[in-house]
Amino acid sequence: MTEICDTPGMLDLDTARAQILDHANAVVTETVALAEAHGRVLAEALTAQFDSPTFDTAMMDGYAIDSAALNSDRPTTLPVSQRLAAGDVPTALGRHTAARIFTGAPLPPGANTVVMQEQCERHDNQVTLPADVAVGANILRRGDNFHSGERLAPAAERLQAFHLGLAASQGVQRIKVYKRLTVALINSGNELVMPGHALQPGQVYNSNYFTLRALLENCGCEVLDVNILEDDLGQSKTVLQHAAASADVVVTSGGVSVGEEDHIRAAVEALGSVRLWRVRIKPGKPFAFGRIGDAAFLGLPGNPVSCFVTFCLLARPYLLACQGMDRVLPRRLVVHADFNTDKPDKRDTFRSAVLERGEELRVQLLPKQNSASLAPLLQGDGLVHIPAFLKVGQGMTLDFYPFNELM
Ligand SMILES: Nc1nc2c(c(=O)[nH]1)N[C@H]1C(S)=C(S)[C@@H](COP(=O)(O)OP(=O)(O)OC[C@H]3O[C@@H](n4cnc5c(N)ncnc54)[C@H](O)[C@@H]3O)O[C@H]1N2
Ligand code: MOO
Repeated sequence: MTEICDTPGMLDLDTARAQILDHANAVVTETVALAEAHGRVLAEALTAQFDSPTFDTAMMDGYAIDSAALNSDRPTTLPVSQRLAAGDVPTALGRHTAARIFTGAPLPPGANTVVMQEQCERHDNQVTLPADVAVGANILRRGDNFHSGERLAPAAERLQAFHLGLAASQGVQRIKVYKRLTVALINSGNELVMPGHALQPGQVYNSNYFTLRALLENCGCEVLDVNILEDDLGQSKTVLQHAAASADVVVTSGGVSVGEEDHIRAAVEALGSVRLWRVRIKPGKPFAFGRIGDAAFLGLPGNPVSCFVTFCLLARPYLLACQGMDRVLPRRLVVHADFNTDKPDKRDTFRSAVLERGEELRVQLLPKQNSASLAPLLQGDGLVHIPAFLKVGQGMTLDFYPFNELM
């Protein structure tokens, strides 16, 4: 008897992902307030409008001086001729005087050095400065950070806290970003109930809803709930059609395998097309990708770990690419196995593992892993990739994807 993973035409992960990404395009942009832009993807490069800093700036609290006024072999006492706090406008430094200055204040013309107050002695209106002062110390010169016209961030980058701060430091108030994707999230299965209801025999809680909602939000999507779908072809068609009309992408979990109660694929075929079904990975084999009307369709397996893994490896890169990002694949670490496997698998396998940082990076597999239990994910640092047909031995080199690269 032929197992599904022996089926000719079942794609490997890289091929499946490349095919899916071929269908991803982000075109719609909008301009939003900077304060609303966290997590959005830049639609055009961020370019400096002016030099940073815009003026020579004191980097320490102390005294601004012209180093030529100091004795080279013994301390020098100078009168204090002005006081400059951040926000003040300086006047030219009087010859053979010092200016009291605070961090962030503009340097007075004529000064070339700031001496930290810890190295100075103040008596009334005079200050005694040491002999060994490094000329130019404790000053950030105009343009030292970057110059007007320099590129600060390329387009297609996701805006993080530091992008926002940098943009604001250049006076940016509104910023051009790609539109967020709206995603209709549907969980399929007669056995599913939402937390808050008592479980009847045979029922399970709809955990995928919460996992997927969080994962979708993490990659910047706006989630429209459609909720639980019964295992029924007619209802599946109605709900999927409605979902596709109201969202850019329809994400489902469950009902994509081969059983008679798995109606999602048949419903998508009836309403649009399934472009890809089944990927040679474990867990997550029955993943499906297609279209319903103008909406993309991502069909994830129902088993909670299969659902998580296929989201991270297949759905997420597509959703990020559709929102304008160009680096959408998770970065990997090359690690050494601190475990053995009993026998090779026909599928590329992804398992939760603990990263051990010693002289070399090693990973240890967590016990009791299957497609249904999320518990080992909680204890792991990421997913280790065990290539198909490989029996792993101690010390073998493998790829490891930290969770922060996957979600
Ligand atoms: N004869 C075969 N049977 C199965 C195959 C196969 O190739 N031949 N593939 C297996 C694999 S691999 C997977 S993965 C599962 C996936 O099947 P479905 O995507 O159709 O998922 P369901 O059958 O609906 O559910 C599977 C499992 O997951 C639980 N589940 C579903 N949705 C949720 C949810 N929202 N929250 C929590 N748990 C959920 C469900 O109760 C089932 O236990 O198919 C294998 N079968
Ligand atoms: O691919 Mo299924 O996800 O092995 O259990």
